[in-house]
Amino acid sequence: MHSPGVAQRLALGLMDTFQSMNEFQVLVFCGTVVLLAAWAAWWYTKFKFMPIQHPREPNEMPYLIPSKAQSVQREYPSWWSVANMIHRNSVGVDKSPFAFTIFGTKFYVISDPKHAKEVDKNNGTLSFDEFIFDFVKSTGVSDEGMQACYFKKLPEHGVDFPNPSEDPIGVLVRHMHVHQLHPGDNQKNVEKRFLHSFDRDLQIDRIRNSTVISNDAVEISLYKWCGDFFTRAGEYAYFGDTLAGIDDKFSDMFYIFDELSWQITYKIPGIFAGEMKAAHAHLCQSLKLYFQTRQSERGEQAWFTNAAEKGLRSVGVTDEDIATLFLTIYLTINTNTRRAAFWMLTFLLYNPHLIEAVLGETKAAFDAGKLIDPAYLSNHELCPQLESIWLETLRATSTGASVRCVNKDTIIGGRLLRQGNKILIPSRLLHLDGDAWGKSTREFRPKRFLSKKNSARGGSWRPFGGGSTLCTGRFVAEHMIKACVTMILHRFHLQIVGDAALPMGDECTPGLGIMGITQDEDFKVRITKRAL
Ligand code: HEM
Repeated sequence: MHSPGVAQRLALGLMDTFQSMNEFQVLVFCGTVVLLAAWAAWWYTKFKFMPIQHPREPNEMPYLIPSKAQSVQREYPSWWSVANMIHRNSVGVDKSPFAFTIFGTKFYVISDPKHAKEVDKNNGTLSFDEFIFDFVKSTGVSDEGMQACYFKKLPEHGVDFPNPSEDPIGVLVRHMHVHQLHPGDNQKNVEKRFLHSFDRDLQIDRIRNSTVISNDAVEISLYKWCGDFFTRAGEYAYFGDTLAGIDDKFSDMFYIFDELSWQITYKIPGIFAGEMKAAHAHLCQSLKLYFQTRQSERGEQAWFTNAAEKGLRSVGVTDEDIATLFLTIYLTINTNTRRAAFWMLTFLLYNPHLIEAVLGETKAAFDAGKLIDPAYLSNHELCPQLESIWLETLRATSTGASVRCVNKDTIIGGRLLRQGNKILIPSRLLHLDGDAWGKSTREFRPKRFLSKKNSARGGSWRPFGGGSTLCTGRFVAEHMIKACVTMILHRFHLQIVGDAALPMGDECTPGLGIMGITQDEDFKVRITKRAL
């Protein structure tokens, strides 16, 4: 006689267990077995069988729970986490579009720059408007305001701005902003106003919320300082001094709001988003007072602010809704610049030899700490180090993404993307791709751009998005960030307080472009006036 095999022993064990169970326990046991079998059948069909049946569709990243009912929020996935989990910095991996489903919505992820270009060019079957509409609504614009902004056609000559397609005012405001930032006199005017504000605020005795060390030195958190002077510059450029006159805490409240504004995107219920909601309400109230101030009593403001307000009023949008809409615009102008300036200064502080290089090559643009030739800084031939530091800073710290809705079945990267799903192009996937950037893609190495100048122009560098939603403020951003960083270097000596390590970026909190830092990564700098 031979001893029983594994299967036999398992069966005997099971029979023993069954015999010792009461009726209820048997019921629970059988129920669990049926559920597990059903789950295994679902999982196998979805992730093994379906891909064989539909080979043209992108492979789906397996997930565990087969429910479409987990709609805590429906539209946006935690793609930050997903992108970081699967980021492809190894060389030569397959970059076909792939899919994942989160909270019942299927997203196709694009990680090949060639495929990103296909998406950018497609304005026929892919669209973005749904996302803007959804975001604006989440900020609290009333139903009447949404109707007036996005569903009411505006006659061609309804406002003092070309509108041949009779677009609603919400769409036209976007075009007006493009017009304001388009290279030329309008853009130069905005930049002049930014520079005026930097010139005013970048003085030792005007560094707000700092600890005074002596007449010539203060200490402050670098992250908060960049947030302060850059936000105030953006505010001055668009609203003049009037908004700060109405509410001198506006930029401070904006900082609180901006750090938490991802809660709007994620539709976090009000009871868990109290601080963000309170800051939002405060800012909207101050903006409302601004728009209730008569035009003649406001100081100089940007052309766009005036034109957009007039357009919105012409279709009956209320003061409350104008204020709420302008807070989103204020966010777009200010959220990324303050962070990019912080990162650029941080990388310079942790690589002091680069400070010397930048000071040397930008000397001719300054006279006794005053920026006399801003255009000089953007001349790549004259300032190659500055250019490479700028490009590498954005590569290393960008966590934005372009998003599109698939309105009709569409082929991208040879794969069939189905109508009703969404597309994501996370810049982080492209920026950490070893095929494009070589080794150590997580490290700050501006030399990449010195030795391979064209990298920035290839599709693998995408901090400003692309296609129809390409950032319209990208030139202003480049010029102004280079200007304030070099102005700081020419005016001050910066020293890290203590032995703080290079801060880690916050890759998990969703953002609109450049990553922030978590609170415990913040560090202080001592700022001392340079002898001129
Ligand atoms: C380093 C600074 C900046 C970064 C990294 C940045 C990044 C971005 C990104 C990723 C988008 C979305 C692109 C997409 O969906 O494909 C965007 C859109 C936009 N940005 Fe920027 N941005 C910056 C600075 C600015 C500035 C200074 C302004 C204005 C003065 C501005 C105005 C806009 C506008 C108006 C849009 C919306 C474009 C549209 O859909 O009509 N940005 N930006």
